[in-house]
Amino acid sequence: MKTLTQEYIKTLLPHRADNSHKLTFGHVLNIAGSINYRGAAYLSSIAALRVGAGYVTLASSPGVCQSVCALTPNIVMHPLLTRPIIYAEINPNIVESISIELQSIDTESIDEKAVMQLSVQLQQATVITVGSGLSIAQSKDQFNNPINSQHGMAVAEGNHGFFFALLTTLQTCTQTVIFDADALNFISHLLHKSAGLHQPALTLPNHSIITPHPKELARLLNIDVHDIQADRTHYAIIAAKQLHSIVVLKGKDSVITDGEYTFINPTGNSALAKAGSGDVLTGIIGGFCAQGLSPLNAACLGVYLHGLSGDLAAEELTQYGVLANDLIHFIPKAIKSLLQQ
Ligand SMILES: NC(=O)C1=CN([C@@H]2O[C@H](COP(=O)(O)OP(=O)(O)OC[C@H]3O[C@@H](n4cnc5c(N)ncnc54)[C@H](O)[C@@H]3O)[C@@H](O)[C@H]2O)[C@@H](O)CC1
Ligand SMILES: Nc1ncnc2c1ncn2[C@@H]1O[C@H](COP(=O)(O)OP(=O)(O)O)[C@@H](O)[C@H]1O
Repeated sequence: MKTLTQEYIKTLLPHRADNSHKLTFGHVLNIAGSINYRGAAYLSSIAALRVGAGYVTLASSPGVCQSVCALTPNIVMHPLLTRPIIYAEINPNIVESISIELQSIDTESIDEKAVMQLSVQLQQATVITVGSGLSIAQSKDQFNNPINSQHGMAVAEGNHGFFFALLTTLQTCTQTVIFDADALNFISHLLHKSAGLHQPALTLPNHSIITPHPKELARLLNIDVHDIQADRTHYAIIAAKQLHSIVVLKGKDSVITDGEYTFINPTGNSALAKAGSGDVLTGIIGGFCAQGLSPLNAACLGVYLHGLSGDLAAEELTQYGVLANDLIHFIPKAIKSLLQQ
């Protein structure tokens, strides 16, 4: 187990070729955001560009794409097909016979068929990031008590159906896939459901990175969050071995491990304990993968630089006043300070 140092981290910064064009620096396909978490889609997408990725496509519901587009012209939008929720309403004015009227609400839930809309993007992308703010239409803890179940899976609610179809498609993909936030909660649900039902064990794509906070890791391993916090390195290594992926266990002194090599990050401070800073981290790691770094190196450089951005932001704005959005502006300053060392 090693603590990351500035000298080591500096060697990981990807080279910027003079004779280059946007795709030299990779294409991030970011599948993120939902009706309540539009900011997560913005933060994760823009952070990837800020660390040097050449091209970022945001795939999300049309409403999320529209909101993000209003905030920045720098991200390419790929609006996905949504599925209205159809419900029946009984008309109480007609008493002789029951009159049922079908109504529909657009919750901006992504249709599972949207995975087909993504097939070209999934092939073209250098790296795929999934899950920042890609919410489900019910609380996470209801995942363990689905209202309906079929073949052991929750019947598609919110983005469930889309997540499942996407995960199935991603199984064969050769690029690095970074799973964050609600993608992790969905994976936890599948892991624990399939264990009880003697279904084939869930596998993640070959080159995966997962970025859980302690509660998300607790859900993945099906243990208490206090156990995780009592031995963070141990549980990060267990998860890396079980899921055959790079694990970034977030929080103070983030742990980065592939199950064999383990690193502890010394940068960052309480300014990062602010909604949305994890979404920024996912974008940063995605942006470095896009530029050709191995998943482990991208995770180490990304976590260190994210913390350093928070340290520089706090020097100017105090640990109280930093917003996740401010981190985006401090990323170039953090890169500059690495280059000057
Ligand atoms: N502006 C936006 O659109 C934002 C969207 N977000 C999205 O919101 C969704 C829900 O994410 P949440 O993380 O809020 O929900 P979760 O329910 O996954 O996590 C919150 C729970 O985790 C625990 N927890 C988190 N960090 C911890 C730590 N370091 N140590 C111990 N316990 C810890 C908290 O106590 C809390 O009980 C995600 O999809 C996320 O991407 C958030 O990132 C906030 C900002
Ligand atoms: N006190 C702290 N010291 C250092 N880093 C922190 C601290 N609090 C939070 N962080 C970092 O901020 C990020 C928070 O991510 P996360 O918990 O997913 O939040 P959100 O979902 O709101 O974006 C992680 O990278 C975590 O390591």
